[in-house]
Amino acid sequence: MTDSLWPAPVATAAVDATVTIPGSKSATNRALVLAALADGPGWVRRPLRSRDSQLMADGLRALGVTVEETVNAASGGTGGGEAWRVIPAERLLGPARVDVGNAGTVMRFLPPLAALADGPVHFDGDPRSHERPQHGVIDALRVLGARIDDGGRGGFPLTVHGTGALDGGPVEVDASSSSQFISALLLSAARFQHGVEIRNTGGSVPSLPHIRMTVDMVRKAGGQVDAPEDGGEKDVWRVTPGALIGRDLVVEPDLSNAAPFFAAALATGGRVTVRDWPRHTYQPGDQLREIFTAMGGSCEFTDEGLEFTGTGKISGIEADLHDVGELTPVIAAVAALAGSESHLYGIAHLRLHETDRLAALAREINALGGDVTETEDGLRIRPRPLHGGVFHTYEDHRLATAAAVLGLLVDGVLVEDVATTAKTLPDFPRMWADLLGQG
Ligand SMILES: O=C(O)C1=C[C@@H](OP(=O)(O)O)[C@@H](O)[C@H](O)C1
Ligand SMILES: C=C(OP(=O)(O)O)C(=O)O
Repeated sequence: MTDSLWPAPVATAAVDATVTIPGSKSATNRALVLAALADGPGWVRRPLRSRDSQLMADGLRALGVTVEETVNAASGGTGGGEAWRVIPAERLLGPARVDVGNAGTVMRFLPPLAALADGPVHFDGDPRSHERPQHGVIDALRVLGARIDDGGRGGFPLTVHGTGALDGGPVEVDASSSSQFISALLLSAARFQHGVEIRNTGGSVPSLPHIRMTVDMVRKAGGQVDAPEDGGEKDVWRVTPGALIGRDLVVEPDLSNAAPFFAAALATGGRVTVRDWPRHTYQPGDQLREIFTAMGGSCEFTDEGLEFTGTGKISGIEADLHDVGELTPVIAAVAALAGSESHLYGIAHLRLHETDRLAALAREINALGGDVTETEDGLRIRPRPLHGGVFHTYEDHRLATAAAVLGLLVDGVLVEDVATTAKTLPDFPRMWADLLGQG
């Protein structure tokens, strides 16, 4: 964290811009894991290059995987442009040390690979990684045959004592605090001797679109997966053991990171097009089309991408964000600028994200004169005239982008540590200045 304060630029006119959003964090980090487990080399094209994806690439390298960063990969297949070439290790190997930072995908997706490695793999990360739930991965891997030393903490730091193979089989997981527990096991399970049968024994699993993205990507890599949405048993996922293939994959833009840009169209009565918006996707950010339309905008697909138009009048919203929790900070900022009250619910698990997002959003919006109350599983947001002040970001990229949205209409918003956006969107301050014509 730094003490620096970034004056969020005020919009002096309605925005009118076309933006290119870098690749999806979730897709990039899944693609890297699947490529590392494949039986031959693969390409990850237009990858996100950010702290979270760098941590994933470095973690895989520590286990012996080659991840080559190229800027002109036209020789390897379609796509061209930026790409990562991934060459799986003959055998994943310890001893190794992996820094998980504060990346949920690295924290949850890499320990199963470490269980397949030959030798001990030590994991640690940012102080927040010690607080985020990890039990769903540790307990499950133990049941599936792994030896893990976590000093009784139930989390990081921990060492996975890989033996080169994992039995796999049936396992019960309480995934009510994070969908990433399920995704983590699904991604590696084709390489477990008996595959896996995961049964969620907790309450409703959040972020289901992210699990669907995992299922889709494992299948495209040649894995056989049974999932509840295909008529399977509710809360049960199965993966058959087998080989995965190295693919040539183009990563979609990160639709959740499109949220602040569309929010700018809504708030200023302007127009923003996000290039290359996929017509079909498993990203939760696709639900912005519906959510921001309900808040007063309108959108349409164009030849370039998805165009969002606002009127400058924002309606409050009553929304269950259980499936799309990572959109909450920006939606909360838009709601604070609306003409009527909002209630966001179904998002108790956000208390376990980069920071306690419900507490942080309430505290920081209220510090600018807002009227936000936390409920057991969400936020009630009553719009009030806001004033400038410091907006603390708690090393949470989405708190920083939410603050930038408020700053469009509120003079004097000073965003603490805007560099924290590097977790998934390193170029955010420049992109934001360009959007506002203040670059
Ligand atoms: O698998 C993924 O890529 C993600 C799953 C979600 O996690 P939770 O289920 O913990 O909310 C989401 O919030 C996170 O940003 C990314
Ligand atoms: C919850 C998030 O990240 P993570 O992958 O660290 O869980 C997020 O990006 O909003």
